[in-house]
Amino acid sequence: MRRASELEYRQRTAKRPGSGSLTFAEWRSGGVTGHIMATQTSPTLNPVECEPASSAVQPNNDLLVAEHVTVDYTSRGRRVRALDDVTLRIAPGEAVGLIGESGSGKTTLSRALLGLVKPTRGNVRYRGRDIYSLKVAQRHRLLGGDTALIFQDPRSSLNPRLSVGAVIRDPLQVRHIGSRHDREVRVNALLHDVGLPTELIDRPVRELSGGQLQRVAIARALAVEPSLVIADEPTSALDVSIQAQILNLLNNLKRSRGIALLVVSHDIRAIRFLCDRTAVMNQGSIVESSTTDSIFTCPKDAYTRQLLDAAPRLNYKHGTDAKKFL
Ligand SMILES: Nc1ncnc2c1ncn2[C@@H]1O[C@H](COP(=O)(O)OP(=O)(O)OP(=O)(O)O)[C@@H](O)[C@H]1O
Repeated sequence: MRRASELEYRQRTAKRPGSGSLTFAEWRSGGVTGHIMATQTSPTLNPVECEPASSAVQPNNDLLVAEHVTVDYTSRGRRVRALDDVTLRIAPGEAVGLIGESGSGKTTLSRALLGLVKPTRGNVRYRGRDIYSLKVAQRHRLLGGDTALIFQDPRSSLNPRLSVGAVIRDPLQVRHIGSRHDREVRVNALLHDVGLPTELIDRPVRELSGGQLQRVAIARALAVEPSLVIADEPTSALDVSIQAQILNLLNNLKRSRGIALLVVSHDIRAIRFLCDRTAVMNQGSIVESSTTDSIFTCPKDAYTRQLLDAAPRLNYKHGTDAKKFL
């Protein structure tokens, strides 16, 4: 296996007729080569190609369902409505993107989905069970071993004094999963899966680069073999070159492990690359939810169009093998 430090990354710009300025990034790891393409021109919207609204994927075997969720915070005696009647479904193995401006309620929704913010109204069901009707310990048992969070900034979410091995091993130890030997085997396998050399196992996490740290955070999230991973801005704290590697890693893990993903991001390129469906949030509400292709090629809501117009003209293609899109 190639070492992470040997990852090859190339970025260049080129002109292609009719495509405006094209930038693409290429990286290689463990014999896998991937590309992400970014065009500087707007995608052309052709109304004839727009799918009818009913073609949006409507999963019927939901892993997680939030129904009519409203969340009010109280701030200095004032009520702040952070979520207003939000309904969202995530099927097993499905990748759902959540986009919206700052303050639109994305973080509140992800926290409500993970049992961390009790809705003022509405309910959240995980594997058919209403999580807020459970006792706290039951809720932790249901969600803790089956869901995981990846944060925006691994430097602030991981204890810098711990070794890489200890960080990844911790969720297994806390849940008494496997013997000591089993845990060591699992940690080594996880390092391999996220493209890190096993020699890093005793290294304190403070000595790692941002990209290596985010890989460690992903390995830690995968340790309990979750069915659902919520990734809150998983690439925004990273250099552009490293963003491409982490996006490809998440995409490969999604495919190989069948994990459902909820990706919360301002970066619509990441959403387009990773997600099967996308929900657009504005002022606490989901204003549009559809297949990612449909959202990006035929946005129906005026706010969605405004959001896409304001974003960098980068057109990351959705798919499993980014090479196909070059
Ligand atoms: N603990 C809190 N107390 C009071 N108001 C809050 C609290 N947390 C969030 N809010 C408010 O709720 C609304 C939604 O915030 P939230 O953090 O969910 O949005 P967001 O879309 O995740 O924003 P960002 O992209 O900046 O992280 C905002 O108006 C915010 O000010």
